[in-house]
Amino acid sequence: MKQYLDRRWCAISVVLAILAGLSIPFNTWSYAQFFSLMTQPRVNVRTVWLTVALIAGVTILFAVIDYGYQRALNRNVALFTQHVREYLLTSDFIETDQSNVSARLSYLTNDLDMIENNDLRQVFTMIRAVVTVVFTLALAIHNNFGLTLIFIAFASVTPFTPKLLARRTKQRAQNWSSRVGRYMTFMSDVLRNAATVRHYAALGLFLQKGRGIIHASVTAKRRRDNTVAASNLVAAVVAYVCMYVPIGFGVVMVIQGRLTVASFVTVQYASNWIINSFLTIAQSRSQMNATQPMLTQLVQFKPLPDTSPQSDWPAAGDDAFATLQLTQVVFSYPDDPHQPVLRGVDLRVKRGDKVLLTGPSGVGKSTLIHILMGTLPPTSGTVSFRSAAGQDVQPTPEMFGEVRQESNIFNDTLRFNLTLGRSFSDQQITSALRQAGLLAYTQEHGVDTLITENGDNLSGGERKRIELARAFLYQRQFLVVDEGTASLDPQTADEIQRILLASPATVVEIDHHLSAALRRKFDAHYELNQGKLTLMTEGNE
Ligand SMILES: Nc1ncnc2c1ncn2[C@@H]1O[C@H](COP(=O)(O)OP(=O)(O)OP(=O)(O)O)[C@@H](O)[C@H]1O
Repeated sequence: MKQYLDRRWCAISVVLAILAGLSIPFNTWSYAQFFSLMTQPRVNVRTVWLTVALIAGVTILFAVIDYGYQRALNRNVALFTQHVREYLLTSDFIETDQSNVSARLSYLTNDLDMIENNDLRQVFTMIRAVVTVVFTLALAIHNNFGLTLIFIAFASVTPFTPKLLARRTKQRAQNWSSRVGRYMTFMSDVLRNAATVRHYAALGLFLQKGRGIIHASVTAKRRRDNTVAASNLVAAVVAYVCMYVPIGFGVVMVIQGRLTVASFVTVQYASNWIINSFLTIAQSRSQMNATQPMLTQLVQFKPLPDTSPQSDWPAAGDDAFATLQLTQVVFSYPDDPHQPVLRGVDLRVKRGDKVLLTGPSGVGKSTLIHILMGTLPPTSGTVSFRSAAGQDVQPTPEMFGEVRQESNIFNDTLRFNLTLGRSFSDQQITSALRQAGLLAYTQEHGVDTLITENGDNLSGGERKRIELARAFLYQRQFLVVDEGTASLDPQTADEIQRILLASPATVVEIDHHLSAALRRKFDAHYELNQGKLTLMTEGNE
């Protein structure tokens, strides 16, 4: 967590938490001063007002410190939030499947919020409470050690009294809730079937039945309320006993001359604060413990490489791959290790090839695509990309462009959707738009037209064309198309397919809906079945 914190603001918050923690000991000491003045035989009025002014002044100063402490804490939380969110944006937190998106969004709101409030803030709350305990306790002990012990012993009983009758209260509440549930079921029956009850002249019978149910729920509520009242009574009796018994000890000590009134007031006042601060520390600790799983999750998100906005991207150059070779690739998912999805797949794809992959649903086509992109490692066998010079080329995400059934469109301008914020010349953009068949659209709307969320103001075909134009602009060497045109009407799907086939990129495509004419335009068509690839046709027209 340290890496998300701002050291300077943390240090400022710690200092201010320590200073703010001194306000209660000072407050306690002030009360003692007033009682001390009252019980002194001869005090002049000027001294009283001077003391009042001094104490009021310091109290205001503490209020200002408290304000500063809150502001510093808010600043700390804001910086932490900024840093964590920036980090998550560039970590594998963003690499999740569609089904997990709402869970991730909920992590960004609820879980991070818990970390901010129940962990980060609590650290400083604890520092402040510890300072309060140490100084208030020292002050109380300095006044009278024995009486301090008596007060603290009694005061510590009070917070636990609600627990005495908690079990009984809970049982009564559960009983009431189950009786209410029974009454609701009964009433819902009556309301839904009122006509039937009337047709069969059964209202009187229902009243008989309902009387018992209503009585049971009303009685259960009465009993619950009585138990709450009894619990409050016990708590009040314990609280009064715990308050007055130590006061009794104090009064006796004052009468016997073993203690001044001022010391008595100090000890009494201080002990309440000590117990309160102990409770604050315990509460903060339990809140911090509850946040532990969210913090553990935060630590598990690993940074993604290459997140610098200035970094270049590998365009198809000399180091571009010339061949992709899969040799005897076997793959099983970890939760089903004895049922390999791929059982020895061999595949060779040359740069610029257009390869079509078909096969029954669930046979492993998408899995194979993940393996060749390097996002899933094969269980055995090899996947190698080689350059024209025969050198190994390490596949990186920047080598690939993906086109799936759902389009990846951003809520920004058309220009941003193509460039993703990187600078390209107008000429490069126009060329990519032309290649993807988007020139007419751009001439009508302009390159800075706003695309709404999920590309809702575009047709399915336009969304696909934008994805393709993006891939062309970035000169992706390898396009992976997984049912990319499945949701389009046949004519639009056909147009998109022709753009893909005409592109210089290597294309590996999964599609079931292609016409025989289009299928023949691919360099190779493989069928995946029972974990093996079979070459169906080779060589395009
Ligand atoms: N993450 C996963 N964990 C475990 N099993 C998986 C996982 N993803 C897919 N599978 C299983 O692996 C098999 C192949 O799935 P895959 O998605 O690769 O098939 P597909 O041929 O692309 O299917 P479709 O044509 O229906 O999209 C299926 O039986 C599927 O249930």
